[in-house]
Amino acid sequence: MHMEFTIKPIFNNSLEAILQNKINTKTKPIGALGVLETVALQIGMIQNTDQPSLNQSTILVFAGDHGIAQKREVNLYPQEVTAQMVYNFMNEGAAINVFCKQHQIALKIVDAGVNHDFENTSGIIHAKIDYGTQNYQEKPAMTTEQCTEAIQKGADLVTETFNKGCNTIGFGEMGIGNTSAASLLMSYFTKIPIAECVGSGTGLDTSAIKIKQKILSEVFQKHNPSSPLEALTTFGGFEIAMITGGILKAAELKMTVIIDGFIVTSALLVAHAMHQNVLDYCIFAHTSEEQGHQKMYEFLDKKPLINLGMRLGEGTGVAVAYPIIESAVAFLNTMASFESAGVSGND
Ligand SMILES: Cc1cc2ncn([C@H]3O[C@H](COP(=O)(O)O)[C@@H](O)[C@H]3O)c2cc1C
Ligand SMILES: O=C(O)c1cccnc1
Repeated sequence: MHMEFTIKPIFNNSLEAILQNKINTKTKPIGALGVLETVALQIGMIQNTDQPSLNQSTILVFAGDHGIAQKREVNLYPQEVTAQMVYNFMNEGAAINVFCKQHQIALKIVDAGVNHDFENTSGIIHAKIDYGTQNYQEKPAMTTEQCTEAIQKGADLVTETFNKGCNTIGFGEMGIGNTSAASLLMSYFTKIPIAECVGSGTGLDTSAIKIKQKILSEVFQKHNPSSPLEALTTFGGFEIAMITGGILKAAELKMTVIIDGFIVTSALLVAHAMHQNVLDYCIFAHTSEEQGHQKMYEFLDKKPLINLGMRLGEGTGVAVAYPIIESAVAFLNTMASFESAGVSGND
């Protein structure tokens, strides 16, 4: 059974007018803060206030392994790197640790389904569904029960974070082979041919990309999922399913959701197919270099904040773009108005 989320569209004409007026009367030409103005308005609308704040901003990084990655035909790095990177996260050595520390973002690491036992390891959230997914070259990646359990666990972890006072959340992932899962989901939801959804991931060269395209085209043809949940069950990873549930719950709780790169956006495509209103709660951090991410944005009709040519995942796009979102909230709350500063307007 697929769990239910109630996600309300954001619609409040009178608050929108108040926020727009507050933005327009700041000491600057109308519209001069560009996208910062859009972000400030959106966060005000999400939080239903003209004085929004970013509280206990958190990035949840979900790690999971992918059955197909064991064969190392679609991924450059071996599957063991997923578990090794989880230890690196816990030792605060990864890129996401550095950027979260820099911007004072809380970071939590979740074992969604890594092919390694972390049972006696502290500092990690244990939510393992299984030791990696099945290889979708042979059968669906998960059972329906595993997929709904993963969605539920992702949702529960967001609820826990919310209950501790967090109102702004980003998602990250670690899972060798997960650009393949993301490409399959992308093709399913956008209807863009699978070959156009496949890219280099961690750095495959042109001939290796051709092999990845061929393999994933065969996988795509083998299965015929008939619902968003079935597509996630068939192609997904446990980390992607948890992120899907996490995004849906965060929107239900009226949190601001910051979307990362290619893989997190593939989880959003699933969430969006289930509940279109989820987009009202999302801010898009960056454009990944992974070929296909740009086309995901075209499909969703959304524009990300930055493009630094990054292609890492882990939630690093969220962490790096975060100060821009802080600037948006800061100008809305603390910048002087024409009236308060005694500056002449254009009337
Ligand atoms: C050392 C290392 C650190 C990473 N951190 C994120 N990823 C990223 O690369 C993986 C997806 O690419 P593919 O589908 O080509 O395997 C994911 O784990 C993603 O988070 C990493 C990859 C590596 C090798
Ligand atoms: O954009 C991403 O999330 C991404 C791209 C390449 C490899 N890993 C992650």
